[in-house]
Amino acid sequence: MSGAAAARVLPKAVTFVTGNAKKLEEVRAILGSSIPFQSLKLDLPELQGEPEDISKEKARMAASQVNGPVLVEDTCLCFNALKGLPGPYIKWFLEKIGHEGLNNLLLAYEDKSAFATCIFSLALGPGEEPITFIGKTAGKIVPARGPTDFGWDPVFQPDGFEQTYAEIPKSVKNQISHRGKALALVKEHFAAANYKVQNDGLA
Ligand SMILES: O=c1nc[nH]c2c1ncn2[C@H]1C[C@H](O)[C@@H](COP(=O)(O)OP(=O)(O)OP(=O)(O)O)O1
Ligand SMILES: [Mg+2]
Repeated sequence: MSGAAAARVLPKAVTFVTGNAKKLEEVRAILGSSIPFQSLKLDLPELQGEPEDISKEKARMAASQVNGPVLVEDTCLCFNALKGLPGPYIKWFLEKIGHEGLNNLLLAYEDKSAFATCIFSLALGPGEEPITFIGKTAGKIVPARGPTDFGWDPVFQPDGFEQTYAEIPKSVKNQISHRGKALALVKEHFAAANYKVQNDGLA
C-alpha cells in the first residue's frame, strides 16, 4: 500500500433530512453542486439535551430510517441573558410566543445579545458515529423587521449589520449565517474525505 488512503465508498448519495423547507432552500443554495446530495422530508423527533448530542442523535435516527448516509442539522437560538436558552427549544418558544414574545423574554434584561448555532451531523450509515460541524453567528434580538417566511429571522440582527436576517439579501445571509459557516466546514470535510458514491448514486 502506498499513497493516500482509499476513498470511502458510499452506497448512495448523502441524503439531507429535514422537515423544514426553508432550511433545505438555504442548504441547496449554499452547497450548490459542491456535494452531491438528495433530500428527504421527514419530521424527526425534537430531542432534548445538549445541542451537539441532539444533532448526533438526529443523524443516527435519520441514518437508520434512510439506511444510508445522511446529513441533518439542528439549529439553536441562544440568548446570553438567559444563559443560552431557548437554545434547542427555540422552535417551541417561537411557535407558542412568537416574535413579540421572544423580545418580551428579554425585557427584564439590558443584554439583548444572542447567538445562532447550526450543528450539522453526518452519519455515513446506520450504526456509524456521526461527525459534527458547528457554525455560530452572534447578534442581538430586536423587534421584528422584514419578511416573516423563515422562523426567527425577523428578530435576529447579526453583529455588524443594521438589518435583521430577514431583511438581509439571502445570498448575504448565507455567507455570514450560522448555517453558511457550518456548511463551509461540511464542504471542507467532503473535499478532504473524497467519498465515492457507488453506481453514481443511482443504486
Ligand atoms: O436560519 C434560520 N432563521 C430563522 N429561523 C430558523 C433558522 N434555522 C432554523 N430556524 C427555526 C426553525 C425551527 O423553528 C427552529 C430550529 O429547530 P430545528 O429542529 O432545527 O428545525 P425544524 O424542526 O424546523 O427542522 P428539522 O426537521 O431539520 O429539525 O429554528
Ligand atoms: Mg426539528
